[in-house]
Amino acid sequence: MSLLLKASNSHLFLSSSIASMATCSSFCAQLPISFRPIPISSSFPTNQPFKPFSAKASISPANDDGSPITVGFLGLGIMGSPMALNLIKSGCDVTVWNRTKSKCDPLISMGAKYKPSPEEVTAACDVTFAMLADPESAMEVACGKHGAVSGMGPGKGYVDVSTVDGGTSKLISGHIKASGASFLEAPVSGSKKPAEDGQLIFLTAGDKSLYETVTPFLDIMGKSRFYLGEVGNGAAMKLIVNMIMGSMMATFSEGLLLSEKVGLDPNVLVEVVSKGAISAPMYALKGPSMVKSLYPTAFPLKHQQKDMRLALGLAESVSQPTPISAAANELYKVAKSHGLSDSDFSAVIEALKGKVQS
Ligand SMILES: NC(=O)C1=CN([C@@H]2O[C@H](COP(=O)(O)OP(=O)(O)OC[C@H]3O[C@@H](n4cnc5c(N)ncnc54)[C@H](OP(=O)(O)O)[C@@H]3O)[C@@H](O)[C@H]2O)C=CC1
Ligand SMILES: O=CCCC(=O)O
Repeated sequence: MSLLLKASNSHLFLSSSIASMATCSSFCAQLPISFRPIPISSSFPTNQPFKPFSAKASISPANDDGSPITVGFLGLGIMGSPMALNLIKSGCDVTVWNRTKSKCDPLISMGAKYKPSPEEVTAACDVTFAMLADPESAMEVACGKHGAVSGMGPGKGYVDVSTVDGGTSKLISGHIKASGASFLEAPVSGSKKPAEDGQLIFLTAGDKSLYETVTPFLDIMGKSRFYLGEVGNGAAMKLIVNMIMGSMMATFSEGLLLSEKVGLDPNVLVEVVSKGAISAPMYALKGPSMVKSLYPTAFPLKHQQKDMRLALGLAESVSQPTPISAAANELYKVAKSHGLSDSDFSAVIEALKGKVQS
């Protein structure tokens, strides 16, 4: 299953950004002229209304024989649904499965095919992406009864984009590769909105040839990608990023509450922070709703606590002290115990208040 990119007029979309064109251009510059995607013509009206779920590349990834690479997608939660939808909107041949079948319906109505088990998805598709909650569900869907492994075989690829620990990823990789198929871990940085906008960051590791094969799909769903070598490195990078993020959110929460207690307007604190060296998009994005005690879920708090727990396990495995993250993890555990698991992770601020709201 090597990759050919075919210019496809029927799948010609406006690119969402110059940056995504640049990514596509550098990849496609290596291709024979006849297979290069058609560049966006300057004759397109520049005031064309822009749709967030835009396909970014006018390409249709294909097998050696010219047939399209068929794509499976397992797990249609907050992240999986918009990621799969972007593939569908780009003209990819997508087959979906989700434990709760009703979440497949909107994608089926957009043109996705459906199979009733992970096994049947992987049997039907050349490459299959999995976006599952945690290590347990990633293992279950890959290696359980009628799991993905049962439908895998030589020439196929499995790309696990869930956030799990390196040990789980290596276990899944071992089972997939024993079937003769290839494996790539590719957890993502970026939340619900970047998933909708095709702006995720992929942290990949595993079979390099599979990485190269799925590059066009990663570029539809994301804005950048890193290839980090052996399986486990992508998982470790993702956990470290989220460990930092979880600690940042915890101390930001302390700052918001402290500012209010000493008579300052926390909204002004958000603005001050946004102007200086510690500015981060996360603070500007989440701060105003945190001040109003609103936590619309983009990244569920239960997943942030899972990532803190897994990151602390990683640190433990190499005897790296992480006292700040360990303290932050305790706060997420308190927030969970107050029934905030399914709220956005910014609800961790509630764990610092005398009276918890849910
Ligand atoms: N939300 C975010 O901002 C981000 C999340 N992530 C990571 O991506 C992954 C998915 O996150 P997100 O989409 O937010 O999570 P959701 O909780 O919205 O979705 C979880 C998915 O896992 C499925 N699932 C859970 N348990 C099982 C099981 N035992 N068997 C089969 N399927 C199961 C759910 O199926 P069902 O619908 O049936 O419940 C659902 O499809 C997580 O690892 C998370 O840490 C990474 C980056 C950002
Ligand atoms: O794993 C979730 C990451 C959320 C984000 O990067 O904004």
